[in-house]
Amino acid sequence: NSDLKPKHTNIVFLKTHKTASTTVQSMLFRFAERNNLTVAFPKPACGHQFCYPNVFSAEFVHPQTQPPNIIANHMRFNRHELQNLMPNNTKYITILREPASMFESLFAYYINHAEAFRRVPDGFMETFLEDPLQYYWPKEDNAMYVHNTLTFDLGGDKDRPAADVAYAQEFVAEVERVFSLVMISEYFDESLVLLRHLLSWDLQDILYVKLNMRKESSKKSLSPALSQKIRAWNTVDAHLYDYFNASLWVKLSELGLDSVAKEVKHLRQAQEKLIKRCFGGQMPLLRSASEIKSKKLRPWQPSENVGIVGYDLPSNISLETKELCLKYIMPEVSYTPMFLHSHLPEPPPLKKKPFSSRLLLHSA
Ligand SMILES: Nc1ncnc2c1ncn2[C@@H]1O[C@H](COP(=O)(O)OS(=O)(=O)O)[C@@H](OP(=O)(O)O)[C@H]1O
Repeated sequence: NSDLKPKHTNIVFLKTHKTASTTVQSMLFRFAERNNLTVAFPKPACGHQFCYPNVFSAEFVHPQTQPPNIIANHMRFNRHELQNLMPNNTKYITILREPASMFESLFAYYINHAEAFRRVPDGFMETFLEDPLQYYWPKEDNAMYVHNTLTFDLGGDKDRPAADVAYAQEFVAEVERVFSLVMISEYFDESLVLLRHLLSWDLQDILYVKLNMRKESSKKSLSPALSQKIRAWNTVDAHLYDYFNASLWVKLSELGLDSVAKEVKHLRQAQEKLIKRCFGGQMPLLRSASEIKSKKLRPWQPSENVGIVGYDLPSNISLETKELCLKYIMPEVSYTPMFLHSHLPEPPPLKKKPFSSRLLLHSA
């Protein structure tokens, strides 16, 4: 905590899709647990996202998780509702990813869930990109995973025509007014340095283990021409990314690139130490879900064709180390319900009924 200011604890993290947001979310959950903070979780009817793709409403928040300090599950952003829900000094943070690699990840992940992708006869992203409008219907289920997903998550209009540059510029300006930090997943560690300074956090607070990765064989390399087609299809996202990538580097320069590089180096050293401690002295092997022994460490698999990899812990580490490390590698689908449960009151202990009343119940 370099400048000795108190750590900032009230945070909205807009968890965008396929941007390394699960890794950030895990970091926020661990910070909240260590500091006894309340995290707003979705009510059960919403699943682990806040009734996404509906626009966020405070009604989607589990009543036992209010008033919150932190909110970090997927949602479609709604500034007014969040401002009413969260404390006045809340900092707003989000993360963006380069649109071409993000779209490649979305296509692989949602190939069986988004109708637009399912309609592609040969299942190739290249075919989809030859004529996206042949397959895409803006109003159908899961259309938000197909077109300008970042813009949609941020509450914007995913279907604005590419020629409407004024809209993209206004939208960028609105995002900049609300968010104190827009992280960039290609510069994840540099973004964390900015986050640490913004929130007056320690190096320990920004430690992480990468989550929710696909196995190498599920990834496709993109030619420059294909990347260009993806950007042309997702123009508002491309506009957002270009603007906030540039603004990230302005912020990093203000901090001093040499001191940022030093902090990144320290972060990576601390991370290596953590990983060695958790995985018995060795760097961890990435495992497919079926190879992971512990059920709660298996990441969610969207389909057979795309492998999301995770980690297992060795059996020969101490209980204390195991408890620490579990929190770093637990996938969202396990961490969310476990943490939510810790916010809920203990159910009253079951009273043993006297023998006679049990008999009466039985005969009724
Ligand atoms: N630290 C860090 N830096 C850079 N990239 C990272 C990091 N952590 C995760 N990832 C990559 O982010 C992708 C998963 O994103 P999300 O966790 O946001 O996905 S989800 O929408 O919550 O399912 C997923 O991308 P793909 O592997 O291309 O699918 C992860 O590999």
